[in-house]
Amino acid sequence: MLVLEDIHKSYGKENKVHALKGINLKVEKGEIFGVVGFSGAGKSTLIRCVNLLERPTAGKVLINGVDLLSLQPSDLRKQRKKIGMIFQQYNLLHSKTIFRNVAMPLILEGKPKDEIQRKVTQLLSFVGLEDHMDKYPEQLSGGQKQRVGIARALATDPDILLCDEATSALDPNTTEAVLELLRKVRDELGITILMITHEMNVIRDVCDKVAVIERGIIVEQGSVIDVFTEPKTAIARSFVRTVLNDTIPKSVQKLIEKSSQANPHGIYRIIFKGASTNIPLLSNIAKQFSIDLNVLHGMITELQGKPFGNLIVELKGDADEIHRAVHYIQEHDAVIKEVTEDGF
Ligand SMILES: Nc1ncnc2c1ncn2[C@@H]1O[C@H](COP(=O)(O)OP(=O)(O)OP(=O)(O)O)[C@@H](O)[C@H]1O
Repeated sequence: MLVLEDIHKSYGKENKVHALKGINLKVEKGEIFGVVGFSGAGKSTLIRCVNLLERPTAGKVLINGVDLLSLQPSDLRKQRKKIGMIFQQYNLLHSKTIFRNVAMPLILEGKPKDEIQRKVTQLLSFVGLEDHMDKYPEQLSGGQKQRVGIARALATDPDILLCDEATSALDPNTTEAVLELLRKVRDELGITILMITHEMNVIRDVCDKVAVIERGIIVEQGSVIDVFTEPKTAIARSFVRTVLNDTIPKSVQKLIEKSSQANPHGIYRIIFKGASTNIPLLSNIAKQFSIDLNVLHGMITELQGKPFGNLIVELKGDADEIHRAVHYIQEHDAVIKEVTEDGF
């Protein structure tokens, strides 16, 4: 388990640039945890503080209960082997073959040749590059280079893998393939992954939990399903909107304004997630309660491989009946709330 406790980091003369202002995070074993934020929010600083590429100005970096900041250099070296890292620009050695790039951490550790041969062959097979081991980085595509980066990061059998904008230089198809490989790293090797990204689609596709960072502060965190379903801050909402565009079109907005003047409690946003996606909730409420139901707008997509729906509906009828229908929906693991003026 990785825990960051009240991490601060300042840069510059007299520590004027306060890049991290008290970060608290807990990443459970075997989970993929994403930190998302705009440029300059402090993401790179945060991930580099985990393996002490940047030394925090204050706070604790606890790995399985051991505070890295309290260790002597030799113990710190041992602990850092348990933390692998991959980078946006891959950071491969261009004059070395793929085999040697992956072997490098083992060569530096002084491992025997036959062990290196066995381990590197196994790692290249794990990332699907066994046929490319004699090539040089420039002969590979971006996605393949990142696979080499992942294989190299796995060479020391880490418990934790840090991913610094690992897919930001890749096209969407290649991104998906690399994210699939990271899922395999989690599922087959049980490795804990902490990733930073400015792309919410990466969070949606691969993360179990997410934290949103703004100006050096974590402003919101939770399970991906919860943050996508009910973002609490404006910045989380704007990130969610980059991948789940639930903005209500102007024509529907006008309809809503007109209708809510006539019937102030009639327009609702219903978000289907989890168990609610398996139940015909709308058809059930239309049958069970004396209300009319009109779907005004909506979209159904996928979140973590499960259906995820976001609908704007008008419920017409007696206020008590509407209240009971709303209650019925809430009881079935869906979120329902009246649409406010900003569309939420
Ligand atoms: N070595 C440094 N010296 C001085 N200031 C720095 C240094 N590294 C980062 N900063 C400052 O710290 C703040 C956070 O930067 P950081 O690179 O961590 O953000 P980021 O979210 O990773 O941004 P990006 O996505 O653009 O890389 C910024 O104000 C940046 O200018």
